[in-house]
Amino acid sequence: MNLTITDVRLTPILVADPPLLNTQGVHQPYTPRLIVEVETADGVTGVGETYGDTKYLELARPFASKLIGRQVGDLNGLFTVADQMAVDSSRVSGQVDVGGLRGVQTADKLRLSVVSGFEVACLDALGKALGLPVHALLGGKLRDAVEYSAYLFYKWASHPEGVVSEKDDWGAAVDPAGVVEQARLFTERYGFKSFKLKGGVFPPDEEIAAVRALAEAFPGHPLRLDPNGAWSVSTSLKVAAELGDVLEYLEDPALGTAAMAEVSAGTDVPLATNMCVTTFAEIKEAFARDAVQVVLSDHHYWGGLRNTQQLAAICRTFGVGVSMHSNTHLGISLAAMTHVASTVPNLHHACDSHYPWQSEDVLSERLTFEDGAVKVSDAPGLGVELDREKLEFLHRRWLDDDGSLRERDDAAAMRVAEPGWVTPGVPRW
Ligand SMILES: O=C([O-])[C@@H](O)[C@@H](O)[C@H](O)[C@@H](O)C(=O)[O-]
Ligand SMILES: [Mg+2]
Repeated sequence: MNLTITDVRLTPILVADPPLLNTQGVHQPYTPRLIVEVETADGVTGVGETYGDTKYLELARPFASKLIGRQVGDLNGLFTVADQMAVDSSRVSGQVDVGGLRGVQTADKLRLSVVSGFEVACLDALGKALGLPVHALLGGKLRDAVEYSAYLFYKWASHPEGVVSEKDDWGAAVDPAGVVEQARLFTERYGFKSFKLKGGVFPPDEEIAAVRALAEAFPGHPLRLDPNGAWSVSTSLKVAAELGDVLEYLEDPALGTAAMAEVSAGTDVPLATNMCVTTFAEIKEAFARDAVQVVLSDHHYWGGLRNTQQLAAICRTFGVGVSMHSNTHLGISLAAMTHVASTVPNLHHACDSHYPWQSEDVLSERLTFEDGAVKVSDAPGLGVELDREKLEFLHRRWLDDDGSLRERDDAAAMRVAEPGWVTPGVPRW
Protein backbone atom coordinates (compact mmCIF):
# COMPACT_ATOMS: atom_id res chain seq x y z
CA MET A 1 0.00 0.00 0.00
CA ASN A 2 1.45 3.37 -1.00
CA LEU A 3 -0.06 6.20 1.05
CA THR A 4 2.08 8.97 -0.43
CA ILE A 5 0.11 12.03 -1.50
CA THR A 6 0.66 12.51 -5.22
CA ASP A 7 -2.03 15.05 -6.05
CA VAL A 8 -4.13 17.64 -4.23
CA ARG A 9 -7.08 19.36 -5.90
CA LEU A 10 -8.81 22.47 -4.59
CA THR A 11 -12.19 23.39 -6.00
CA PRO A 12 -13.84 26.61 -4.85
CA ILE A 13 -17.61 26.57 -5.32
CA LEU A 14 -20.66 28.73 -4.71
CA VAL A 15 -23.66 26.99 -3.15
CA ALA A 16 -27.21 28.28 -2.97
CA ASP A 17 -28.24 29.77 0.37
CA PRO A 18 -31.70 31.02 1.36
CA PRO A 19 -32.27 34.56 2.71
CA LEU A 20 -31.58 33.72 6.36
CA LEU A 21 -31.37 36.71 8.68
CA ASN A 22 -28.82 37.31 11.39
CA THR A 23 -27.56 40.28 13.33
CA GLN A 24 -25.12 41.23 10.59
CA GLY A 25 -27.62 41.16 7.75
CA VAL A 26 -28.89 38.40 5.51
CA HIS A 27 -27.26 35.44 3.80
CA GLN A 28 -26.21 36.05 0.23
CA PRO A 29 -27.91 33.95 -2.49
CA TYR A 30 -24.70 31.93 -2.87
CA THR A 31 -22.02 31.12 -0.32
CA PRO A 32 -18.40 30.14 -1.02
CA ARG A 33 -17.07 26.75 0.12
CA LEU A 34 -13.85 24.99 -0.73
CA ILE A 35 -13.73 21.30 -1.64
CA VAL A 36 -10.37 19.60 -1.01
CA GLU A 37 -9.29 16.32 -2.63
CA VAL A 38 -6.10 14.47 -1.80
CA GLU A 39 -5.01 11.54 -3.93
CA THR A 40 -2.51 8.84 -2.99
CA ALA A 41 -0.01 7.02 -5.20
CA ASP A 42 -2.44 4.07 -5.22
CA GLY A 43 -5.17 6.29 -6.67
CA VAL A 44 -7.24 6.53 -3.49
CA THR A 45 -8.95 9.92 -3.18
CA GLY A 46 -10.12 11.55 0.07
CA VAL A 47 -12.42 14.58 0.26
CA GLY A 48 -12.65 17.48 2.69
CA GLU A 49 -14.60 20.74 2.87
CA THR A 50 -14.01 24.09 4.51
CA TYR A 51 -14.81 27.80 4.31
CA GLY A 52 -14.22 29.09 0.79
CA ASP A 53 -13.74 32.84 0.99
CA THR A 54 -10.64 34.18 -0.79
CA LYS A 55 -8.65 34.55 2.43
CA TYR A 56 -9.00 30.77 2.98
CA LEU A 57 -8.14 29.99 -0.64
CA GLU A 58 -5.01 32.09 -0.43
CA LEU A 59 -3.82 29.92 2.45
CA ALA A 60 -5.06 26.63 1.02
CA ARG A 61 -3.18 26.92 -2.29
CA PRO A 62 0.38 27.07 -0.90
CA PHE A 63 -0.61 24.55 1.78
CA ALA A 64 -1.76 22.09 -0.90
CA SER A 65 1.52 22.33 -2.79
CA LYS A 66 3.47 21.44 0.37
CA LEU A 67 1.57 18.17 0.84
CA ILE A 68 2.80 16.42 -2.29
CA GLY A 69 5.12 13.60 -1.28
CA ARG A 70 3.93 13.49 2.34
CA GLN A 71 2.07 10.53 3.85
CA VAL A 72 -1.72 10.71 4.01
CA GLY A 73 -1.55 9.29 7.56
CA ASP A 74 0.78 12.03 8.78
CA LEU A 75 -1.99 14.09 10.34
CA ASN A 76 0.28 15.72 12.92
CA GLY A 77 2.48 16.82 10.04
CA LEU A 78 -0.37 18.97 8.70
CA PHE A 79 0.08 21.25 11.70
CA THR A 80 3.85 21.32 11.19
CA VAL A 81 3.24 22.48 7.62
CA ALA A 82 0.75 25.10 8.85
CA ASP A 83 3.19 26.37 11.47
CA GLN A 84 5.93 26.57 8.88
CA MET A 85 3.66 28.58 6.61
CA ALA A 86 2.90 30.93 9.48
CA VAL A 87 6.62 31.55 9.92
CA ASP A 88 7.27 31.91 6.18
CA SER A 89 4.35 34.13 5.35
CA SER A 90 3.62 37.51 6.84
CA ARG A 91 0.86 38.10 4.31
CA VAL A 92 -2.05 37.38 6.62
CA SER A 93 -0.21 37.25 9.92
CA GLY A 94 -1.86 39.21 12.65
CA GLN A 95 -4.88 39.94 10.47
CA VAL A 96 -7.89 40.25 12.71
CA ASP A 97 -11.50 40.87 11.99
CA VAL A 98 -13.32 41.44 15.25
CA GLY A 99 -17.05 40.93 15.32
CA GLY A 100 -17.52 38.13 12.79
CA LEU A 101 -20.07 35.46 13.62
CA ARG A 102 -17.28 32.92 14.07
CA GLY A 103 -15.51 34.91 16.77
CA VAL A 104 -12.33 36.88 16.21
CA GLN A 105 -10.76 35.77 12.93
CA THR A 106 -7.04 35.66 13.52
CA ALA A 107 -4.60 34.44 10.89
CA ASP A 108 -4.04 31.35 13.03
CA LYS A 109 -7.73 30.51 13.01
CA LEU A 110 -7.99 30.94 9.25
CA ARG A 111 -5.03 28.62 8.90
CA LEU A 112 -6.64 26.03 11.19
CA SER A 113 -9.83 26.15 9.14
CA VAL A 114 -7.72 25.35 6.09
CA VAL A 115 -5.91 22.52 7.91
CA SER A 116 -9.28 21.02 8.88
CA GLY A 117 -10.29 20.63 5.22
CA PHE A 118 -7.06 18.75 4.52
CA GLU A 119 -7.23 16.71 7.73
CA VAL A 120 -10.71 15.47 6.82
CA ALA A 121 -9.58 14.66 3.26
CA CYS A 122 -6.56 12.74 4.59
CA LEU A 123 -8.71 10.82 7.08
CA ASP A 124 -11.14 9.98 4.29
CA ALA A 125 -8.32 8.71 2.05
CA LEU A 126 -6.66 6.80 4.89
CA GLY A 127 -9.95 5.18 5.86
CA LYS A 128 -10.64 4.17 2.27
CA ALA A 129 -7.14 2.75 1.90
CA LEU A 130 -7.43 0.74 5.13
CA GLY A 131 -11.10 -0.20 4.71
CA LEU A 132 -12.00 1.60 7.95
CA PRO A 133 -14.57 4.31 8.69
CA VAL A 134 -13.25 7.68 9.88
CA HIS A 135 -14.77 7.14 13.31
CA ALA A 136 -12.59 4.02 13.71
CA LEU A 137 -9.50 6.09 12.90
CA LEU A 138 -10.62 8.45 15.68
CA GLY A 139 -10.88 5.65 18.22
CA GLY A 140 -14.29 4.24 17.41
CA LYS A 141 -17.89 5.38 17.60
CA LEU A 142 -19.71 5.47 20.93
CA ARG A 143 -23.13 5.85 19.33
CA ASP A 144 -24.71 4.70 16.07
CA ALA A 145 -26.43 7.99 15.29
CA VAL A 146 -25.70 11.63 16.10
CA GLU A 147 -28.56 13.91 17.06
CA TYR A 148 -28.91 17.34 15.46
CA SER A 149 -31.14 20.27 16.35
CA ALA A 150 -33.40 22.15 13.97
CA TYR A 151 -31.61 25.39 13.16
CA LEU A 152 -34.41 27.97 12.87
CA PHE A 153 -33.80 31.32 11.24
CA TYR A 154 -35.84 34.42 10.75
CA LYS A 155 -36.13 34.43 7.01
CA TRP A 156 -37.61 36.25 4.07
CA ALA A 157 -39.71 34.32 1.55
CA SER A 158 -37.13 35.07 -1.13
CA HIS A 159 -33.99 37.04 -1.81
CA PRO A 160 -34.60 40.68 -2.78
CA GLU A 161 -36.10 41.27 -6.18
CA GLY A 162 -33.56 41.29 -8.96
CA VAL A 163 -31.08 39.09 -7.09
CA VAL A 164 -30.26 35.92 -8.99
CA SER A 165 -31.02 33.04 -6.62
CA GLU A 166 -32.55 29.60 -6.28
CA LYS A 167 -36.13 29.23 -5.03
CA ASP A 168 -36.77 27.56 -1.68
CA ASP A 169 -39.94 26.09 -0.24
CA TRP A 170 -39.57 27.20 3.40
CA GLY A 171 -41.55 30.41 3.12
CA ALA A 172 -41.03 33.47 5.30
CA ALA A 173 -40.52 33.54 9.08
CA VAL A 174 -40.48 37.04 10.55
CA ASP A 175 -42.68 36.64 13.61
CA PRO A 176 -43.52 34.01 16.27
CA ALA A 177 -46.12 32.29 14.08
CA GLY A 178 -43.66 32.06 11.18
CA VAL A 179 -40.96 30.63 13.46
CA VAL A 180 -43.34 27.98 14.81
CA GLU A 181 -44.42 27.08 11.28
CA GLN A 182 -40.79 26.73 10.25
CA ALA A 183 -40.14 24.50 13.29
CA ARG A 184 -43.11 22.36 12.29
CA LEU A 185 -41.67 21.89 8.82
CA PHE A 186 -38.34 20.92 10.36
CA THR A 187 -39.98 18.26 12.51
CA GLU A 188 -42.08 16.95 9.62
CA ARG A 189 -39.17 16.79 7.21
CA TYR A 190 -36.38 15.66 9.53
CA GLY A 191 -37.82 14.67 12.90
CA PHE A 192 -35.71 17.14 14.91
CA LYS A 193 -36.50 17.21 18.60
CA SER A 194 -34.61 20.28 19.76
CA PHE A 195 -34.71 23.76 18.26
CA LYS A 196 -32.24 26.59 18.01
CA LEU A 197 -33.42 30.03 16.92
CA LYS A 198 -30.91 32.42 15.42
CA GLY A 199 -31.67 35.70 17.16
CA GLY A 200 -30.18 39.18 17.27
CA VAL A 201 -32.43 40.09 14.36
CA PHE A 202 -35.48 41.66 16.01
CA PRO A 203 -35.76 43.51 19.34
CA PRO A 204 -35.34 41.00 22.19
CA ASP A 205 -39.02 41.11 23.24
CA GLU A 206 -40.04 39.80 19.81
CA GLU A 207 -37.50 37.00 20.03
CA ILE A 208 -38.65 36.15 23.56
CA ALA A 209 -42.18 35.89 22.16
CA ALA A 210 -40.96 33.56 19.40
CA VAL A 211 -39.24 31.25 21.89
CA ARG A 212 -42.37 31.28 24.09
CA ALA A 213 -44.44 30.33 21.06
CA LEU A 214 -42.04 27.47 20.34
CA ALA A 215 -42.28 26.30 23.94
CA GLU A 216 -46.06 26.23 23.68
CA ALA A 217 -46.07 24.45 20.34
CA PHE A 218 -43.40 21.92 21.34
CA PRO A 219 -43.68 21.46 25.10
CA GLY A 220 -40.70 19.82 26.75
CA HIS A 221 -38.44 20.12 23.68
CA PRO A 222 -34.98 21.63 24.27
CA LEU A 223 -34.83 25.24 23.01
CA ARG A 224 -31.91 27.58 22.40
CA LEU A 225 -31.63 31.20 21.35
CA ASP A 226 -28.45 32.61 19.76
CA PRO A 227 -28.23 36.37 19.05
CA ASN A 228 -24.52 36.15 18.18
CA GLY A 229 -23.47 38.54 20.93
CA ALA A 230 -25.93 41.27 19.98
CA TRP A 231 -27.15 42.02 23.50
CA SER A 232 -25.81 43.97 26.44
CA VAL A 233 -25.26 42.19 29.74
CA SER A 234 -28.49 43.62 31.16
CA THR A 235 -30.54 42.62 28.10
CA SER A 236 -29.02 39.14 28.26
CA LEU A 237 -29.99 38.85 31.93
CA LYS A 238 -33.52 40.04 31.18
CA VAL A 239 -33.93 37.44 28.42
CA ALA A 240 -32.46 34.74 30.67
CA ALA A 241 -34.92 35.66 33.42
CA GLU A 242 -37.89 35.61 31.05
CA LEU A 243 -37.01 32.39 29.26
CA GLY A 244 -35.12 30.53 31.98
CA ASP A 245 -37.88 27.96 32.40
CA VAL A 246 -37.77 26.82 28.77
CA LEU A 247 -34.19 27.27 27.60
CA GLU A 248 -31.72 24.42 27.30
CA TYR A 249 -29.09 27.15 26.96
CA LEU A 250 -28.60 30.70 25.79
CA GLU A 251 -25.92 30.92 23.10
CA ASP A 252 -23.56 33.90 22.96
CA PRO A 253 -26.06 36.40 24.35
CA ALA A 254 -23.30 39.00 24.85
CA LEU A 255 -20.02 39.41 23.01
CA GLY A 256 -16.76 38.25 24.51
CA THR A 257 -15.60 36.37 27.58
CA ALA A 258 -15.85 39.32 30.01
CA ALA A 259 -19.48 40.07 29.11
CA MET A 260 -20.39 36.37 29.07
CA ALA A 261 -18.83 35.97 32.54
CA GLU A 262 -21.00 38.80 33.83
CA VAL A 263 -24.13 37.25 32.35
CA SER A 264 -23.17 33.85 33.68
CA ALA A 265 -22.73 35.25 37.20
CA GLY A 266 -26.25 36.63 37.10
CA THR A 267 -28.26 33.64 35.84
CA ASP A 268 -28.63 29.90 36.24
CA VAL A 269 -29.44 29.48 32.54
CA PRO A 270 -26.43 27.69 30.97
CA LEU A 271 -24.50 29.74 28.43
CA ALA A 272 -23.08 28.20 25.26
CA THR A 273 -20.59 29.74 22.86
CA ASN A 274 -19.07 29.47 19.44
CA MET A 275 -17.79 33.03 19.64
CA CYS A 276 -15.75 33.60 22.79
CA VAL A 277 -14.10 30.18 23.02
CA THR A 278 -12.95 29.46 19.49
CA THR A 279 -9.30 28.49 20.09
CA PHE A 280 -7.38 26.55 22.73
CA ALA A 281 -5.83 29.82 23.90
CA GLU A 282 -9.25 31.23 24.80
CA ILE A 283 -10.22 28.32 27.03
CA LYS A 284 -8.30 29.15 30.19
CA GLU A 285 -9.80 32.57 30.86
CA ALA A 286 -13.32 31.54 29.92
CA PHE A 287 -13.30 28.48 32.14
CA ALA A 288 -11.55 30.24 35.02
CA ARG A 289 -14.26 32.93 34.95
CA ASP A 290 -17.06 30.40 34.48
CA ALA A 291 -18.12 32.42 31.44
CA VAL A 292 -19.57 29.46 29.54
CA GLN A 293 -21.08 26.11 30.40
CA VAL A 294 -21.13 24.62 26.89
CA VAL A 295 -18.49 25.06 24.15
CA LEU A 296 -19.68 24.53 20.58
CA SER A 297 -16.85 23.24 18.46
CA ASP A 298 -16.73 24.07 14.81
CA HIS A 299 -14.28 21.44 13.59
CA HIS A 300 -13.27 23.80 10.79
CA TYR A 301 -11.88 26.60 12.90
CA TRP A 302 -10.78 24.35 15.74
CA GLY A 303 -8.42 22.70 13.23
CA GLY A 304 -10.16 19.42 12.50
CA LEU A 305 -11.61 16.29 14.00
CA ARG A 306 -8.77 15.34 16.30
CA ASN A 307 -8.57 18.87 17.74
CA THR A 308 -12.31 18.63 18.35
CA GLN A 309 -11.70 15.47 20.37
CA GLN A 310 -9.01 17.31 22.34
CA LEU A 311 -11.40 20.17 23.01
CA ALA A 312 -14.00 17.67 24.21
CA ALA A 313 -11.45 16.13 26.58
CA ILE A 314 -10.59 19.54 28.06
CA CYS A 315 -14.27 20.36 28.48
CA ARG A 316 -14.80 16.99 30.17
CA THR A 317 -11.92 17.70 32.55
CA PHE A 318 -13.42 21.01 33.62
CA GLY A 319 -17.02 19.85 33.76
CA VAL A 320 -17.98 22.07 30.82
CA GLY A 321 -20.40 20.72 28.19
CA VAL A 322 -19.48 20.32 24.54
CA SER A 323 -21.45 20.20 21.33
CA MET A 324 -20.98 21.33 17.75
CA HIS A 325 -21.52 24.58 15.89
CA SER A 326 -22.07 24.89 12.19
CA ASN A 327 -22.08 27.47 9.48
CA THR A 328 -23.36 27.06 5.92
CA HIS A 329 -21.91 23.69 4.90
CA LEU A 330 -22.38 20.68 2.65
CA GLY A 331 -22.54 16.93 3.14
CA ILE A 332 -18.78 16.34 3.42
CA SER A 333 -18.68 18.51 6.53
CA LEU A 334 -21.86 16.96 7.91
CA ALA A 335 -20.30 13.52 7.50
CA ALA A 336 -17.10 14.73 9.20
CA MET A 337 -19.08 16.27 12.09
CA THR A 338 -21.07 13.08 12.48
CA HIS A 339 -17.96 10.87 12.62
CA VAL A 340 -16.23 12.96 15.27
CA ALA A 341 -19.40 13.58 17.28
CA SER A 342 -19.95 9.84 17.41
CA THR A 343 -16.63 9.45 19.26
CA VAL A 344 -17.14 12.15 21.90
CA PRO A 345 -18.23 10.61 25.21
CA ASN A 346 -19.49 13.85 26.77
CA LEU A 347 -21.85 14.89 23.99
CA HIS A 348 -25.05 15.78 25.82
CA HIS A 349 -26.60 18.32 23.45
CA ALA A 350 -27.83 17.87 19.90
CA CYS A 351 -25.34 19.37 17.40
CA ASP A 352 -26.12 22.31 15.12
CA SER A 353 -26.32 21.91 11.39
CA HIS A 354 -27.21 24.30 8.56
CA TYR A 355 -27.44 21.34 6.17
CA PRO A 356 -31.23 21.32 5.76
CA TRP A 357 -30.94 24.88 4.39
CA GLN A 358 -28.61 23.71 1.63
CA SER A 359 -30.57 22.48 -1.38
CA GLU A 360 -27.36 21.78 -3.29
CA ASP A 361 -24.49 19.42 -2.55
CA VAL A 362 -21.41 17.93 -4.17
CA LEU A 363 -22.30 14.37 -3.14
CA SER A 364 -23.94 11.77 -5.33
CA GLU A 365 -26.23 10.96 -2.41
CA ARG A 366 -27.23 13.50 0.24
CA LEU A 367 -26.98 12.60 3.90
CA THR A 368 -30.34 12.19 5.60
CA PHE A 369 -31.76 12.93 9.03
CA GLU A 370 -33.95 10.29 10.62
CA ASP A 371 -35.71 11.24 13.84
CA GLY A 372 -33.45 14.27 13.92
CA ALA A 373 -30.26 12.21 13.75
CA VAL A 374 -27.66 11.21 11.17
CA LYS A 375 -26.65 7.57 11.14
CA VAL A 376 -22.91 7.07 11.66
CA SER A 377 -21.52 5.44 8.53
CA ASP A 378 -19.41 2.29 8.84
CA ALA A 379 -18.31 2.45 5.21
CA PRO A 380 -14.60 3.11 4.60
CA GLY A 381 -13.57 6.76 5.04
CA LEU A 382 -16.32 9.32 5.49
CA GLY A 383 -18.76 7.10 3.63
CA VAL A 384 -19.62 9.75 1.05
CA GLU A 385 -19.05 9.95 -2.70
CA LEU A 386 -18.20 13.06 -4.66
CA ASP A 387 -20.36 13.77 -7.71
CA ARG A 388 -18.00 15.34 -10.23
CA GLU A 389 -20.77 16.85 -12.34
CA LYS A 390 -22.30 18.62 -9.37
CA LEU A 391 -18.87 19.79 -8.26
CA GLU A 392 -18.16 21.15 -11.72
CA PHE A 393 -21.55 22.90 -11.87
CA LEU A 394 -20.99 24.69 -8.56
CA HIS A 395 -17.39 25.49 -9.49
CA ARG A 396 -18.58 26.96 -12.80
CA ARG A 397 -20.85 29.26 -10.80
CA TRP A 398 -17.80 30.37 -8.78
CA LEU A 399 -15.79 30.93 -11.98
CA ASP A 400 -18.60 32.93 -13.56
CA ASP A 401 -19.06 35.16 -10.50
CA ASP A 402 -17.70 38.67 -10.86
CA GLY A 403 -16.10 38.34 -7.44
CA SER A 404 -18.96 39.85 -5.44
CA LEU A 405 -20.12 36.53 -3.99
CA ARG A 406 -16.74 34.98 -3.40
CA GLU A 407 -16.59 36.53 0.07
CA ARG A 408 -19.49 35.90 2.39
CA ASP A 409 -20.84 39.34 3.26
CA ASP A 410 -24.23 39.34 4.98
CA ALA A 411 -24.20 43.13 5.38
CA ALA A 412 -23.66 43.66 1.65
CA ALA A 413 -26.54 41.28 0.92
CA MET A 414 -28.75 43.29 3.29
CA ARG A 415 -27.87 46.56 1.55
CA VAL A 416 -29.58 45.28 -1.60
CA ALA A 417 -32.86 45.38 0.31
CA GLU A 418 -31.99 48.23 2.67
CA PRO A 419 -29.52 50.66 1.11
CA GLY A 420 -27.45 52.28 3.81
CA TRP A 421 -27.52 49.20 6.06
CA VAL A 422 -24.40 48.77 8.14
CA THR A 423 -23.76 45.92 10.55
CA PRO A 424 -25.07 47.25 13.85
CA GLY A 425 -22.57 48.00 16.59
CA VAL A 426 -22.47 45.73 19.63
CA PRO A 427 -24.38 45.63 21.86
CA ARG A 428 -27.27 46.26 19.52
CA TRP A 429 -29.86 46.03 22.28
O1 LIG B 1 -25.25 31.45 9.26
C1 LIG B 1 -25.53 32.26 10.14
O2 LIG B 1 -26.20 33.28 9.94
C2 LIG B 1 -25.03 31.95 11.53
O3 LIG B 1 -25.26 33.04 12.36
C3 LIG B 1 -23.59 31.59 11.51
O4 LIG B 1 -22.89 32.55 10.77
C4 LIG B 1 -23.00 31.45 12.87
O5 LIG B 1 -21.65 31.22 12.74
C5 LIG B 1 -23.52 30.33 13.67
O6 LIG B 1 -24.38 29.50 13.09
C6 LIG B 1 -23.68 30.50 15.15
O7 LIG B 1 -24.17 29.62 15.78
O8 LIG B 1 -23.23 31.51 15.68
MG1 LIG C 1 -23.73 30.56 17.72
